Amino acid sequence: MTGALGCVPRLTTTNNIDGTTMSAIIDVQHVRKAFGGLQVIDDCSIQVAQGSVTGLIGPNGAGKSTLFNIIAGALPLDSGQVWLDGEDITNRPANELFHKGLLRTFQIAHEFANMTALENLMMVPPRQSGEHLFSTWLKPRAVGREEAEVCRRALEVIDFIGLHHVRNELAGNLSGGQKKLLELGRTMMTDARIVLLDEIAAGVNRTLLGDLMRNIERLNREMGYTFLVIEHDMDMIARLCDPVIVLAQGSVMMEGSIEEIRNDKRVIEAYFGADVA
Ligand SMILES: Nc1ncnc2c1ncn2[C@@H]1O[C@H](COP(=O)(O)OP(=O)(O)OP(=O)(O)O)[C@@H](O)[C@H]1O
Repeated sequence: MTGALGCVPRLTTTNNIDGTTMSAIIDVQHVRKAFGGLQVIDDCSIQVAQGSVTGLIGPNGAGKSTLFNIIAGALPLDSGQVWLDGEDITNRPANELFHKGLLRTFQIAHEFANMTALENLMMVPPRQSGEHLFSTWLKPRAVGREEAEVCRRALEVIDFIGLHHVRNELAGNLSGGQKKLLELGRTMMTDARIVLLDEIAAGVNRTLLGDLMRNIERLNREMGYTFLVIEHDMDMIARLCDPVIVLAQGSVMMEGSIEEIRNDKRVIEAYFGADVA
């Protein structure tokens, strides 16, 4: 039975390199999306294994960001299905997916420029009772406790991402790389299960990029985050991602380890040969 019925959970597994199977936290099935006459996503199916850092690469215009937008609920698809941990999330809105632990970061970090780095983190947790007027009146102590907890967590996160020294700076004054770290930190203020990272390395200097990669590895290993990563920086893909999915003209061209990808003739022609970023 399929998700056409809307409420039937789907059990999907994906093969590990060692031959064992692992459940897919994201399962994209036969997705199609056109803009006008341009078929941007064309019968595309991918699976992201729970606990993996999966790379999504491909030439400019291959459809990577469009696919991200569809998975994250920012763009409706024309046909096909998207599953999150066995639940049909096709065309569900981004805010609903956020509450289910599916988060997306953007190519351009979306900080609140006039708030400090710490306040930016404290803004994130959903459903704080202090945001509701009645809660503030009726349960002021509970609201105070909750705010203190959010502040404690934000301080832990800011330490984790190495921005303690700029915690009271306005976020708008942070460097591009620091803003990316802050964006990553914001995912830690929620109970994220899967994070979609969209070109997080773009414009980040090598030192901060090292920090970013270390943080992604720690979030993956220590906190069980799954990542799906769009990236043009091949060093970052090589260090972090296994497996790597290659998208070309809206469909999956191949999937494998970075070594397999680098040695595949079709990939070299379509990607490295044509449009290396
Ligand atoms: N809202 C839109 N309206 C019309 N065309 C669009 C829209 N969004 C994307 N496209 C087109 O879809 C194609 C795929 O774009 P997309 O941004 O998904 O590619 P990408 O693989 O992420 O590229 P890049 O690596 O350059 O960021 C492009 O030809 C783009 O012009």
